[in-house]
Amino acid sequence: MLSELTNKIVTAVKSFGKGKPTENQVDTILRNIRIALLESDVSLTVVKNLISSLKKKIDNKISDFGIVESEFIIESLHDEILMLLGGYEAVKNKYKKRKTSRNYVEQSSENEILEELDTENTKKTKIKHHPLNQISNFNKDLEDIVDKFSLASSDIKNEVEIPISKTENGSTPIIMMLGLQGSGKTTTTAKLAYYLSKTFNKKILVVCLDVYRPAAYKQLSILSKSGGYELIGNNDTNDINSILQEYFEFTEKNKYDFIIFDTAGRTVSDNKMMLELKNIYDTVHPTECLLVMDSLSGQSTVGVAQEFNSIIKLDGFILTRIDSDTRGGAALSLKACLNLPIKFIANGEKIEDLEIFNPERIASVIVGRGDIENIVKKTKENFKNINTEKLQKGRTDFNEILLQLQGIKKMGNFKGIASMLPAMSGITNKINQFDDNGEIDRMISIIKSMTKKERIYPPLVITSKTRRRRICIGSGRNNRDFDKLIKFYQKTKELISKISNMKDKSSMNKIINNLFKN
Ligand SMILES: Nc1nc2c(ncn2[C@@H]2O[C@H](COP(=O)(O)OP(=O)(O)OP(=O)(O)O)[C@@H](O)[C@H]2O)c(=O)[nH]1
Repeated sequence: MLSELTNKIVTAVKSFGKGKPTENQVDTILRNIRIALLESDVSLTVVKNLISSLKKKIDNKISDFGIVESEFIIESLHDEILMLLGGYEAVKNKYKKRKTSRNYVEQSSENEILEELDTENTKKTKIKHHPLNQISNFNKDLEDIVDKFSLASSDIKNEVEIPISKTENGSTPIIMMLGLQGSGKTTTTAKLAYYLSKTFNKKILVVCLDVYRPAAYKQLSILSKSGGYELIGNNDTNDINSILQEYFEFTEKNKYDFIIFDTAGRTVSDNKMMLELKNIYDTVHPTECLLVMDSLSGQSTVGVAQEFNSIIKLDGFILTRIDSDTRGGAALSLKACLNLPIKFIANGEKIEDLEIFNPERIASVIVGRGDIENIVKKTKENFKNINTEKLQKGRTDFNEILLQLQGIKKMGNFKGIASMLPAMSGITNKINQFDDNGEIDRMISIIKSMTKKERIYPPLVITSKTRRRRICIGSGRNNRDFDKLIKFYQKTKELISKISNMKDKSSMNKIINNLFKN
C-alpha cells in the first residue's frame, strides 16, 4: 500500500542523512518531495499548497533557531499530509498534548523510529550465528519492539466509531452507493454490510438496484451467504420501481440498523442514468451518499467526484483497490479538493477487506513510519491466547512461552511485518532466520514433552538433570536445544518483568492491552 510514494518521500528527506541539512539542501528536499507527490498523481493545487505550508514552517524554524533538522521536516510533512487526509483534529490534539508547539520535534518520541530507519540502512548489522547469541539478540530486539510499541500504541484508539451520520429522528440510516462502472460498488456494498454486521453486530439490509448487470444481484446473493445481511432485489427485472415497492413493503414489517443501496455504475454524462439516480435519491432519501472510487484512478477521481457532487449531494467517499495503489494520488487529492471525508477503504477482493479510513495510519505509512496499527491488529489476532494478567504481574511459564512461540509462527514469515513497519525490517530478518533454522519448532516440541507441573513451574526442569534427560528423549532433541529453550525462557522472563516494572503502570497496561487483548 502506497509503497512507491513512501519510498520517494523517505529517499527525498533521507538523501542528506540524519541531522541538519543546509538551506540549499532543504530546497532540494522540498523539490524532491514536490516531485514525489506529483509523480504519485496528487493534484497540482494540493501539492503547491502543501509545499508552501511546509516551507513556511521550515523557514520559521530556521529564522528562530538558525537550523532545521531533517526530523522536523518529516514531522511537519506528516502533519501536513494528515491534515490533507482529514486528520486536522489529530494534529491539533498532538500539539495540545505536547503543550509547546515550537519544540515539538525535539519531544517527538517517534523520531527514534526514524533514526532507527537510518541506522538499519547504514550500519548493516552482522547477525552473530551462535545460537545463544541469536536468542539474546532476539530478546534484545523484542525489547526494542516493546519500546517502539509503547511510544506508538499510546495514540491508538480502542474505541472505533462507525463513520455514518445518525438520522435526526432516530430512523434507520440509509446508505446509497454510487459511482462509475467497475469502481467496486457491488463488492464494496457486500463488504460494508459484512463489516457493520460482524464488527458492530448490526442488522443490515442490502437492496440491489443494479438492474443492468444481472451478475450484481447474483454476486450480492452469493456474498450474503457469508452472513451479515439480508438482500432485496430481483434478477429477472430491470424495473427499479418494483424493487423499491418491495423494499418499502418489506421494511414496513422488518427493522434494520442500516440499509445499503447498491446502484448501477454510470457516468455523469449519461443523462438518462443520472436522472434515474436522482429519482432513487428522491425516493429513498439516503442519510449518506457514498461515492465509490477506484484509488488507482489517482487525481482524476477529483473531477469525477465534482461532477457527481454537482448532481447528487455527496457525503463522502469509499476508496477501493487501495491494496494495489502504490501512489496514493486519489486519497491525497479528494478530501482537499472537495472537503468531503474518505469514510472507508477497501483493500482486497475478499469480503472482509474493508476498513474505516484512518488518516493517521495513512500519513504514518506515507512518511515511512510504517503501519503500526496493522501490526498491533495482527499481533492481537495471533497472540490472543496470551494471559495478559500474568504479563501485567511480570510472570511467565512454559505454557505462556509455548503460546508466544506459536504466535510468532502464526505471524507468518515476517516479511509482511517488515513492509508494515520499515523500522523493523532488521529485526524481522533476524526472526525469519531464527524461524528458518527450525529453532521455534524445536522449542515447541521440547515444551510439549514436559508434564503439566513442569510447564507451570519452570525451575523444576531447569534444576533437574533427570527431568531434562527425560524431556530430551521424549522430544527427540539434544542438550543444546534444551539450553536454547531455557535461555529463551530466562530472557523472556527478564523482558516481561521489565515491562511490568515500568513506572507508568497505566501506559504499561495500555501497551499490553493494545497488543494482546481483543
Ligand atoms: N484488488 C481489489 N479488487 C477489488 C476491490 N474492490 C473491488 N474489486 C474488484 O473489482 C472488480 C469490480 O468490482 P464490482 O464490485 O463488480 O464493481 P461495480 O462497481 O459494482 O461494477 P458495475 O456494477 O459494473 O458498475 C471485481 O473483480 C472486484 O473483485 C479492492 O478493494 N481490491
